[in-house]
Amino acid sequence: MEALTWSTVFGFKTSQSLRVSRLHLISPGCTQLTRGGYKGSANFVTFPSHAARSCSILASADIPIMVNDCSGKMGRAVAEAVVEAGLQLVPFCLTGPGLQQNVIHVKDVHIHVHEASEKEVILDKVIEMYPGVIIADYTLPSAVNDNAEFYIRRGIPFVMGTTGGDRERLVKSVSDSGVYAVIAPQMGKQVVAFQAAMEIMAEEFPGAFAGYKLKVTESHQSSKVDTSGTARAIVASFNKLGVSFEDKEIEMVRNPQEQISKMGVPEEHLKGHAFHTYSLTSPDGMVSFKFEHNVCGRSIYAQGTVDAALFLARKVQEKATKKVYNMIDVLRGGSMR
Ligand SMILES: NC(=O)C1=CN([C@@H]2O[C@H](COP(=O)(O)OP(=O)(O)OC[C@H]3O[C@@H](n4cnc5c(N)ncnc54)[C@H](O)[C@@H]3O)[C@@H](O)[C@H]2O)C=CC1
Ligand SMILES: O=C(O)C1=N[C@H](C(=O)O)C[C@H](O)C1
Repeated sequence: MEALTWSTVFGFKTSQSLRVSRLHLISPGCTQLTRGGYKGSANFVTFPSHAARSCSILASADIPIMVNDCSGKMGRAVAEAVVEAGLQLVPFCLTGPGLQQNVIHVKDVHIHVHEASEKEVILDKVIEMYPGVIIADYTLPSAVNDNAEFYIRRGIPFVMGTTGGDRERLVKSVSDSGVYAVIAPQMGKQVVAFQAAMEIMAEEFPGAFAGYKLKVTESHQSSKVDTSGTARAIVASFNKLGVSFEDKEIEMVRNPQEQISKMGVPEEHLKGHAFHTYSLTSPDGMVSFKFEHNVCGRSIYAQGTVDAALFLARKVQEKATKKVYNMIDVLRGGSMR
């Protein structure tokens, strides 16, 4: 077998595919990461669409974003959002077993795809080539803990969008390590706001729904292997509100016919949707509540992931004491478009 050298691993010389786009850090005195388009690589950029909050953004550092796995559905959406935002997409990614394509194209970036078995050599080279890299992980529940612990060993800040795995172990390993991370099962701004509202309600009015009966139904594309991480997070708030309900009671709908007839999923979104319904009924059956959040496509998660990566970059730059964040922190920090 050919020895792995930098150029054979990646199939090209290091100068190739280095994009010009740069991520911009906040200049002193600018309180928010102002959004509205990151296109361009000028040293100072202002954002007219956010005139009230606009500020000069100093192109003082490069913050490359590596997306694992760009060949997965969510990874691809995030990679596209990274490029659309004018940020630097690292042209390498890690994938699971059974590599389909060595190179995939995301807009004008050619991404070299490598199996996770090569992760050590690939990531070391990425760190060398892209100092300050931030990883966005959208892989599989079975990979969550190993991936997080691997990023931690390499000291790389990361956004963990992948759901499932051992969540307690995940948070503990990051907290113990001192590596910066955003961990969240849900990146869509409005859904995160709903999640925050539920947490606030639970905090303010614990037990308010004591005795109520809860039914939770979630529908996702049939390839989704785990129960909705978002539904689990919302259930945790219902528990604090006094509702007795276990995650295993969440009804998962993965059958396309049922998704159309029972959940009302548009046929064209069978391969990418997340419909959630939470129904509450009072003990005497006289009062009922229903909460729904139905998302078609993946763009809100992809945009939220870019927001999370930028938020993380800022925390790293500020050397923030707090290291582990969720998307409610990102939303509260005013960092979501
Ligand atoms: N936080 C959020 O807002 C959202 C989270 N998700 C989560 O993202 C995850 C991925 O979802 P999809 O993209 O739909 O799945 P997918 O099945 O399309 O993609 C997963 C990819 O991960 C790869 N993979 C498996 N093991 C790996 C490893 N050890 N290293 C690198 N790559 C590996 C697979 O080869 C596959 O290409 C799921 O956990 C899903 O729930 C999805 C949407 C939004
Ligand atoms: O797999 C998905 O698609 C999604 N996964 C996340 C979850 O499990 O909550 C977020 C959203 O539901 C889409």
